[in-house]
Amino acid sequence: MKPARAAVLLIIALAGYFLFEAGHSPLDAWAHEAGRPITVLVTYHSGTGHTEKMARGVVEGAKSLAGTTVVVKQVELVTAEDLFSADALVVGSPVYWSNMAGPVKTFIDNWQFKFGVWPDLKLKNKVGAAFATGGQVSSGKELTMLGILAAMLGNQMIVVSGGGAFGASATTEGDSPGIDDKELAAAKELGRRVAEVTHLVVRGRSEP
Ligand SMILES: Cc1cc2nc3c(=O)[nH]c(=O)nc-3n(C[C@H](O)[C@H](O)[C@H](O)COP(=O)(O)O)c2cc1C
Repeated sequence: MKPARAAVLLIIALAGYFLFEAGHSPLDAWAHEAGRPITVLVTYHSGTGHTEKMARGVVEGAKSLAGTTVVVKQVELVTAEDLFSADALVVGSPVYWSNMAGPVKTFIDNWQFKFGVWPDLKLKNKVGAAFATGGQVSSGKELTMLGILAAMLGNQMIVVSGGGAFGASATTEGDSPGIDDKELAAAKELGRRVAEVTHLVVRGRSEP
């Protein structure tokens, strides 16, 4: 190759590298270089769309970290392949009578009935997190998230929070406009944190 041509190619390569770096945080670059990409499964029940909107925020937050693939599905549609190939699982529920909604509890019970996670602890060391929406203030969102997290802890998953002390949540009825910008930002924060911790776990596992 002629020296002039080599110099032009080098300049293009360096410009591309610096442009990439300018648009990403150090953590993005680290995640990008960290080896294999991670997969985050975001799954939820939503009767009237609020929890689904929060799920979209979680997806956006998780995807904001390089090297992250996201699968998003309603709880009824999750397959064994979705569950077991994911490095992280984020579960969202509306509050029904101060606790998680029936379809979400059925999904969690199906970890055993459909997917047979016990006694081999097939979800062990996957990262887990929760989000919830409820109509009223102080009417079950934290209990809903803690119920989901408790099931994850029982399966020796690595439980993380983000967007709030126990996960991301939103109040949707009364004077509320549904999911407001702050609540959506909390959902994004949760998704981003799940992706960050999952990259750390996957990288730690693959290093000698
Ligand atoms: C059967 C039922 C029970 C509910 N119970 C509660 C409750 O105990 N506390 C609360 O804050 N909201 C309660 N809600 C309101 C929902 O949690 C709220 O509207 C939620 O944002 C709905 O989410 P979705 O649009 O994803 O279905 C209840 C709704 C239904 C349908």
